[in-house]
Amino acid sequence: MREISLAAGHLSGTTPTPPEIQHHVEAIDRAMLLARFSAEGRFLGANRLFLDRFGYDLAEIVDAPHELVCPPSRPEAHQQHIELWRTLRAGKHWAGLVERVARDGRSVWLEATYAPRMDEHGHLQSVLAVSSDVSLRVEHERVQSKRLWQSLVVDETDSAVIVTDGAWRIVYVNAGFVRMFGYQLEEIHGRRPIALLVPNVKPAVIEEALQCANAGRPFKLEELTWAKDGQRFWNKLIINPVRDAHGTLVNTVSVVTDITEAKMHEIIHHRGLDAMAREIPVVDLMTMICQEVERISPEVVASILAVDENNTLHALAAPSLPERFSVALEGMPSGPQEGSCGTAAWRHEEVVVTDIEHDPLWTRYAALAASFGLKACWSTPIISSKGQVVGTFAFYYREKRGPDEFHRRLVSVCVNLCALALEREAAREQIRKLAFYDSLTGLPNRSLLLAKAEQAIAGAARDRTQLAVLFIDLDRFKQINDTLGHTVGDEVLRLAAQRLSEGRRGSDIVGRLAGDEFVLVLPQCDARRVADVAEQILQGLGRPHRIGDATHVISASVGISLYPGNGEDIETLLRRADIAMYEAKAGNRGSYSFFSNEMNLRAQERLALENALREAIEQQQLRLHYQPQVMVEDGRLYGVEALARWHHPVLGEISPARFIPLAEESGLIGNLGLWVLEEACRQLADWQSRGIAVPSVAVNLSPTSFHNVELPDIISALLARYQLEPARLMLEITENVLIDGNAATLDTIQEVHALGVKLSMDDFGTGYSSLSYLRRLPVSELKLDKSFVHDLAHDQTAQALSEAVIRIGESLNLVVVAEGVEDEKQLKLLRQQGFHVIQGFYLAKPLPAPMLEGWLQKRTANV
Ligand SMILES: Nc1nc2c(ncn2[C@@H]2O[C@@H]3COP(=O)(O)O[C@H]4[C@@H](O)[C@H](n5cnc6c(=O)[nH]c(N)nc65)O[C@@H]4COP(=O)(O)O[C@H]3[C@H]2O)c(=O)[nH]1
Repeated sequence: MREISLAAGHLSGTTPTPPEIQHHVEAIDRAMLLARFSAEGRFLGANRLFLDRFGYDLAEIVDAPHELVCPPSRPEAHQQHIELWRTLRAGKHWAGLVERVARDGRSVWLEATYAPRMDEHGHLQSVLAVSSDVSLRVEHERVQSKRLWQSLVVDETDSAVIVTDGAWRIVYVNAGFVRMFGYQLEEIHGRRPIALLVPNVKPAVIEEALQCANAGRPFKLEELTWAKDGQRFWNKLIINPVRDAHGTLVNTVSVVTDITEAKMHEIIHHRGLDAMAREIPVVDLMTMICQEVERISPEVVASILAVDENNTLHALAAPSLPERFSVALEGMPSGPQEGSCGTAAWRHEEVVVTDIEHDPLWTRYAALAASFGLKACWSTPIISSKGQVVGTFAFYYREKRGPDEFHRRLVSVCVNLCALALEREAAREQIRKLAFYDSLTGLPNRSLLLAKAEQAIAGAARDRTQLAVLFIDLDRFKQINDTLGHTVGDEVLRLAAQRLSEGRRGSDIVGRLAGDEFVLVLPQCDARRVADVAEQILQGLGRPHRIGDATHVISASVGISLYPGNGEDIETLLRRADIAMYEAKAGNRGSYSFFSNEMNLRAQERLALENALREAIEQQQLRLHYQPQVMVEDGRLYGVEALARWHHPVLGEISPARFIPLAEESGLIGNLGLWVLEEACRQLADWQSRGIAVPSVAVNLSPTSFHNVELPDIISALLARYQLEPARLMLEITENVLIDGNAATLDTIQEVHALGVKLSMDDFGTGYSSLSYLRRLPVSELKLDKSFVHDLAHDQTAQALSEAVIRIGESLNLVVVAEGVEDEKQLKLLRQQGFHVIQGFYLAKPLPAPMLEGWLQKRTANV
């Protein structure tokens, strides 16, 4: 037979085979799979064992390609096949594990050795393959490794796996189960898992699980489960039934996953966030969190405290703590030994006190806690996203103990929510404050002040009581701000706010209206009492206070109006208190005034006049009159002074002594000054063009005009436009330009002077008349005030003063002009004293330009 002869044929040659070798060959033939291939890789024959294993007859296999038994389309097998034949053609043996395929598609694993037979030219003649079938071993190894993977998966997973028999009794648990619940298999073998792990489960749930299992459906359950040591977890159980071919339940495989965190989030966060979205008050939200925590963990008493910016603790929520306990701890400071909460806030970390009675942190509060049966307290700081402690979250216990893992997880979920809620509340509070409180002083702003005052007035109307409104304006605050800077200004305002708030009754309202204006509303207050309060306020503000290196004394003017006498609504009362304040300021600064009807009238007139003046300036209804100034020596015209005139269509002529201060107070003076400058320049240019010899024009500029840093540019443009020499313009200034304290004023004056414009010191002798002022200002002229000239003839002191002024002028090389000269006598005295220039009714009143021209003509003709 061809297959039998295979081995013998292969091994037989020309020499006969010795019997012992024949014996070996036969043994190999019985034990091994043998096959022979042509050089082209086609079967030449195979032994019985080979044919049996692969399910072929010899006739089927002979001449078939080697690929007949190779696995189809497997890249690695294909590669191995190519390697095999390349090795054999090279005359080398090939040995290794190969997968082959039987006729029925089964895999046959062979440990094979392919031996090449070469001809005398070294070409491959045939190949003998000797193999042993190792399919069983390979399969075994495969199963083994699969088991290994499976057990790794089952044991290393975080989930617990429980396998029961058909009667729901535990037969297997994985390592995850042991880790999660702490039971070893031996302890619980045969127990029912749900009863073991979920002791409080409702019978209906068990019933449903049974029904599902019998129907072959998985059953899902989310429950609080108990571990061996009493720890709780929220777990998700998925029970998968395993049934036999008849549908009988043979096993259940349950996978248990810890969802504690997710569940806590679900219960607490969802409810908390929902509550926040509904904008429920923070106290209600915190109470809800405490109640939810206590529902989940009935053995704890939860408490949430807020920590304010002064590190003081305030009760927010503690629904199960006795109220007297919370009240007693209200306002507790954070500190190194302030119970669990105060210390946690202080340390920025949790504080566990397992025995309140003996713990030194609780020394001050232990007796109090004991009286309410509280034995232990664990407090966790609630830390904002900016790292500040904004609250504490505490668990009190009625036994000596600390938190367990479940408590920790519960708190870690809660503190995040609390931090979010408290931060949100703080942000809302901040917004509320910004909207209703003055950020500098912390006092109610105008809106809140008015709202509160309206309420107070409604109360006064109901109770038929009086109410007082005090309008307080700090004196010279602008000056403080300008000279000492805004930091000092702010400090003064804060200080004023503090002093105004001192000693106020609970129902009194203190607010900041704007700038340096404060308002006090005093319910149940009559004229006598309000006068006392006004005195107190002025005294309180007047107490010296150090700011930086200097001591400051604040003075204020106070106006008072009374409800219902002076008005029945807050707007009227405020307006009238403002009028009264204005009167106080106009009189003696640092005093108070009650509103009166005359004041009201005056204020209304003033307002009407102010509006009319605004209109007059806008519509250029003002006029300039010019008063000549003449050289004493030879009577030549020295210059003219431009003086503003206002003729009101109804009120008639209004004196500059009235409208100039009004323009100053109402902020109109800037525009008025610019108009006067322009008009004076225009007029001078006009005279110049008509050959009328007016050497110079003097213009009065109030100190406020020098606050305008563009003044030098404006003047320079005017001089250019009207083609005037700068020296023909004289600006009359007063010493107040230096007293007003604006830092930029002096620079502006210097710049104007640098243009070549001249400066005159007006009203000299009436103010400080300080020589140091004179030195600081680049003036070329002094004007002796007319009050001295007026008294010159009959008052020695006036004479001495005018003498002094002329001497000062001489020593500083300044022209000295005497104003208000009304008669010959005065002129004579002034001439004797050496005055250079005189101005006054004696020569001419201030005149409109055409009349001045007439006066000049007449004078020239007379001369
Ligand atoms: N009793 C008396 N008075 C005489 C005599 N000679 C002149 N006067 C008056 O004395 C004032 C001189 O002006 P002033 O001291 O600068 O005092 C001025 C000046 O401070 C201010 N003023 C006038 N026009 C302007 C202006 O355009 N701008 C500014 N800022 N202030 C002005 O108003 C003040 C009053 O101006 P007026 O009423 O025009 O009063 C003028 C003038 O009419 C006299 O012999 N006897």
